[in-house]
Amino acid sequence: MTSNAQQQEQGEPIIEVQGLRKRYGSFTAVDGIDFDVRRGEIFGLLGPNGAGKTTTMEMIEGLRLPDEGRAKVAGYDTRTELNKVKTVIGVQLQSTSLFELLKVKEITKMYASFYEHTVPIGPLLQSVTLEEKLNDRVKNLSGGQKQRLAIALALVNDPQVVFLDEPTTGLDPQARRTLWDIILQMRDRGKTVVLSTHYMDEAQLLCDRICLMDRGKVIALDTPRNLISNMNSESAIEFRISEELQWPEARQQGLLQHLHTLSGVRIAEFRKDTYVLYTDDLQQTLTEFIEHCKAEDIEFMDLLTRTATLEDVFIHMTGRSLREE
Ligand SMILES: Nc1ncnc2c1ncn2[C@@H]1O[C@H](COP(=O)(O)OP(=O)(O)OP(=O)(O)O)[C@@H](O)[C@H]1O
Repeated sequence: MTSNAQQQEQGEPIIEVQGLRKRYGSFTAVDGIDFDVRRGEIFGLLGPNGAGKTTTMEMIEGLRLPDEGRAKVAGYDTRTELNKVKTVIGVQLQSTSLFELLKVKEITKMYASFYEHTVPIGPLLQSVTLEEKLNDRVKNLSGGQKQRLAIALALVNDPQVVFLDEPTTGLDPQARRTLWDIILQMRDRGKTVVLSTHYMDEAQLLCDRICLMDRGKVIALDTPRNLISNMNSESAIEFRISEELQWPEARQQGLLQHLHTLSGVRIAEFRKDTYVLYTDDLQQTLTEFIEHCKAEDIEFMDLLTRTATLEDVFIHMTGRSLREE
């Protein structure tokens, strides 16, 4: 094949977003964002519900008109060259909007008929492991199979960039893993994937770079590894205090203040009923913590240590969890 995608270098920007803004009445859903997506990467938009991920994707796809700013895909402006944009992108539909009565083969052929250039249907359905479902009606497919069909339909025109909006929401763990494999294979075949999700494990596992969004703004953009290491505290320690409820607030505050002074500790917080410490020196912090508890006769429980996650990065930056509304 000699498509544009292959002639151009991997790693160069294939999507350029500049100053994109979208308002609904007096509410600003996307608040002047800038970023580039590189050719051949899996690029994640990660943020809680309402962060503006879908609005951002739809402005790039040309489905929603921005109030300000612009987006270009493969050099084509989504406002002025939408027809060209449509030839280079594939958009995963919500699986609920598929035609339920059609057979898998029929719906795929129908979508293919919308385009001049398409890929052969057999290998396409095989790539999303639906080759045995060719003659099944859409309504008889499982949730995961419908999502995979929606992905196949997004790939029917052999696009350079594929947009997946929360592709694994509502799927069971096995179906999510199958879909993750398919998404990784898409990148192996040279596609650029733009993916929105509010699952940090999904973003961490799949994405080459992640754009962390909150309340319509980009709050960080980097590789998952750099996002975490930029916190300067790659390990987290969590514990609870058994007689916590009987503690006067001053004692709780005193402990929190002391935790801040332990070697290596960057952040010390009290969340709900759990103390959370982030440290860049796990061993030293733990040793000093246990010594302190012994000296002060503090009985801790449920102590655990873990590697910091993107969820921790988000909480650190916003004070809120990714899962909160
Ligand atoms: N057509 C609309 N009219 C008014 N408000 C809207 C409209 N579409 C989206 N919004 C609001 O804009 C904000 C961003 O929505 P958007 O769907 O882009 O967020 P999201 O990050 O994709 O969240 P989700 O994961 O819930 O889909 C939300 O507060 C939403 O209620």
